[in-house]
Amino acid sequence: MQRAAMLGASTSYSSTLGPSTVRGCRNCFQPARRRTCVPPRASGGQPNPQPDDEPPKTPTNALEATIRRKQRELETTIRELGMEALDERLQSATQMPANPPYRLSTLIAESVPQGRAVLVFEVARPSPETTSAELAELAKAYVSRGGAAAMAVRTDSDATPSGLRDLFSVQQAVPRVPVLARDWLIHPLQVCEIKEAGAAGALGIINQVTGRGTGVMSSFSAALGLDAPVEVVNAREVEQLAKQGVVFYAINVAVGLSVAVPGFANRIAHGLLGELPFGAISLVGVRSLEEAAAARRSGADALLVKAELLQSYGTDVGALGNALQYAVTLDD
Ligand SMILES: O=C(O)c1ccccc1NCC(=O)[C@H](O)[C@H](O)COP(=O)(O)O
Repeated sequence: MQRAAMLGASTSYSSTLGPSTVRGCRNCFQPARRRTCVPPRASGGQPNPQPDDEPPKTPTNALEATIRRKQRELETTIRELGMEALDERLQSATQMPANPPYRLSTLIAESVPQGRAVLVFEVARPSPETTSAELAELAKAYVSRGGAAAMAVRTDSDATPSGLRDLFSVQQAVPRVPVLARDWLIHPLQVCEIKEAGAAGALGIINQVTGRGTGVMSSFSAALGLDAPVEVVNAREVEQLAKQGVVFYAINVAVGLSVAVPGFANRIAHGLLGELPFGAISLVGVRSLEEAAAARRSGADALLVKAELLQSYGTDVGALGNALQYAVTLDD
């Protein structure tokens, strides 16, 4: 069966998987001739065009540097695996989709009619010495005392030396809670690995990074049974993705905002939430109680409570939970 047909994807999936994948586009692994991706955004959230036939330039910002690093890591993995084994792995993953008993999208569907937002806590290592087991204990406290309904665990090598083991430990510690991986997702193999580690979903498909490959990444994640919101930065992206059937959107208010005007990030999130198509669901990242309250007032269905907000409460998880509940409860 053709993979594109199997995935129901609008972009040919084989172009992402073809033999020249590793030598192709630096941004998305597609062969250069058939490149459809938008290069990583520069500061300000704008794509940063760079023809394929030019030698790599020094990355201009942190995001570009991260994406280049992820590409190098993936190149190594794919080279070791071989194209045939890669193809087989991707195919078998779609034949055995995950069926997590607890899903973020289900929680959202249940909570929205009751006027509640789903709180997704980012479980991050407070220090580089933190172990997977300690992270699992933190996750338990976030659920029992902090009011977390779902979790996101960073799996990028820059954030943890344990990678997917952190995700697995957290998932085992809170088995009735959807646990999502948070990473930079540029290739379907990463989605496979996340699924195999027991995740209920994945955060990190960023339309400014994957460009026209976004539809494939989104539909492939859905085919594997994972909730994987697509991060968007403007109304045009929403319009294009909606046409491709994307229904779950992520908004990171920290992206490309060099303007230090109070409330500016909140207004961006508010505007974008207003652009989402009817029936779509949303997850907005928040770094403060004020951002959480504003996102909720703007209609966010779920909030990614980021590590910086969680860690600002130290070990007082109960106080954090109360403050968050107060912030996201809408007055009639
Ligand atoms: O980071 C968010 O606010 C966010 C919100 C909702 C879904 C996904 C989100 N992040 C996923 C990403 O991959 C981020 O864009 C990326 O890690 C950059 O995050 P940051 O460095 O915190 O701006």
